[in-house]
Amino acid sequence: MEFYRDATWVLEFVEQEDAKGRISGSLQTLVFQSCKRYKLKCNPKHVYAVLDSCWKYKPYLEKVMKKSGILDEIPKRKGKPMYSRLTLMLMCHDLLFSKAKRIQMGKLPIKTYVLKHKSRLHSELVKLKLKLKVKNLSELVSNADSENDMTPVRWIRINPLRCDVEATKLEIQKKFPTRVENWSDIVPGSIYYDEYIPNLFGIHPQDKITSHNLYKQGKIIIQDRASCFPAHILHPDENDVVIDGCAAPGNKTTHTASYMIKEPSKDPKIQIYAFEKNPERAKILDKMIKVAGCSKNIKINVGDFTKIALPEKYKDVTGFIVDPSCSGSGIFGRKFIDSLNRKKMNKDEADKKEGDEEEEVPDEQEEYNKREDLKTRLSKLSSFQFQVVKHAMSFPNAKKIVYSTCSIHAEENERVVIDLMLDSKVKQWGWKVAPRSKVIPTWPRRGKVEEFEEVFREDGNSSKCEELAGGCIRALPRSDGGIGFFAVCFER
Ligand SMILES: C[S@@+](CC[C@H](N)C(=O)[O-])C[C@H]1O[C@@H](n2cnc3c(N)ncnc32)[C@H](O)[C@@H]1O
Repeated sequence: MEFYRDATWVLEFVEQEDAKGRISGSLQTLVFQSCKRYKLKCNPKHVYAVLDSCWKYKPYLEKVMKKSGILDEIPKRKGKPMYSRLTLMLMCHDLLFSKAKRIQMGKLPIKTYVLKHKSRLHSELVKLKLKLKVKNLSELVSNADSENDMTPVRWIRINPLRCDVEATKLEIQKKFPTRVENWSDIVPGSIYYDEYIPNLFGIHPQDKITSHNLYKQGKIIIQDRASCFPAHILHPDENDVVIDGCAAPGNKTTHTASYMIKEPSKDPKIQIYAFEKNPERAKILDKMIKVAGCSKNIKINVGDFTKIALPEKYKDVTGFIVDPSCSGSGIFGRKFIDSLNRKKMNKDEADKKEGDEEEEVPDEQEEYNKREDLKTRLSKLSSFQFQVVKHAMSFPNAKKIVYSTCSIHAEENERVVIDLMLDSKVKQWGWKVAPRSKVIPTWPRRGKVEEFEEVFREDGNSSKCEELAGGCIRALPRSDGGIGFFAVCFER
């Protein structure tokens, strides 16, 4: 029962976030967050596995449960239903959709209650499948939502701050002896040596690397390939001092450190100032830099970077990583949640349309509202992103700033670059977009020229638009081997 009780709390939390109309973060993050918040004893991975499946089947489970009458006959105590709707849903899920097709608990009244409805539930499921013309409901949920929503490659980088790179390469080679020439050829057990980022490797997502000693000892770090671009583009050395303006959980911070710190134990001077507004996330950042072996060279500041990082206090800072909060539209998991949000219908409406095969298609007004909501959200995000980069640009001795997002929306990417390039202060400070030749030139997918053309075409200078777009990097989710990403470098 403990498992169902814990999973019910988490499901309740996920529903609440969903009801707010926007779920920030992936389902996995949400589940792990709430397991922590409620101090649950059950294994979060187990809770996630069940919830991931239950959430996918939720629209169908709700229909089957409603038709079976299981929600109408719940016994009451002092006028209140004795069993929670969500606990019943989790149990119905296990009974109808889990591999074992059984409720994993001892003989308790709630189990007896669900089993009393077993044949009704089954027959309603059969009717629903007939109505939807599928043999199995997995045909409706698998490909479009979940499989497309997983990274095609797990990227791992060697952390030179914790190991001898060549020795670690040999160990990796031992574990993954079959090398493939292209990341798209990766199968379980094989490995791809990345051509853009040094000491970065792609393995199959099914290959469990987190139980390997190399991972446990911080010798290798899991980090998406595109997310490694900013530190590589900035490419600071031991003479630089860097600010990471929005640092937690710290992947880019520790990657940046790996370019700057030669011998961490012998040279404990502060080389990176990491800012993080969220105190909880700052704790994770602290843990990450310790695991990565660079905590002595990084000073964490908890607070708003645009307010507490005063340019006159950081006269020695030469470079910036600016990776602010964004819509996260390029991240897996979130896409899945977004697709559910799109499909989500308000219950009354669903009830009204009961029996209608097209009921999951939102009407035009709803679509319009969603588009307007997204526009407002993107506009807020992009003005915040603009402010953060502009603040970084005000530091007197900064020479290079790498701005990045894991968004696929031009509003948060090229258009932030355009707004900065048009800003009088930014012009006065002398900032320009660095050319393609300095920004991983061999990476084929660059910024969107049409975004720059909308603003700069009137200057009669189409090559300027090509140059600006060429200075930007884009990565598409999945088809470029990982998350959707954007990066640009400003220099002076
Ligand atoms: C996209 S995440 C950064 C990810 C990180 N760069 C990495 O690679 O691991 C953005 C972070 O910026 C933090 N943040 C948002 N606004 C901030 C601000 N004004 N000052 C400092 N940190 C901020 C958020 O709390 C969040 O942790």
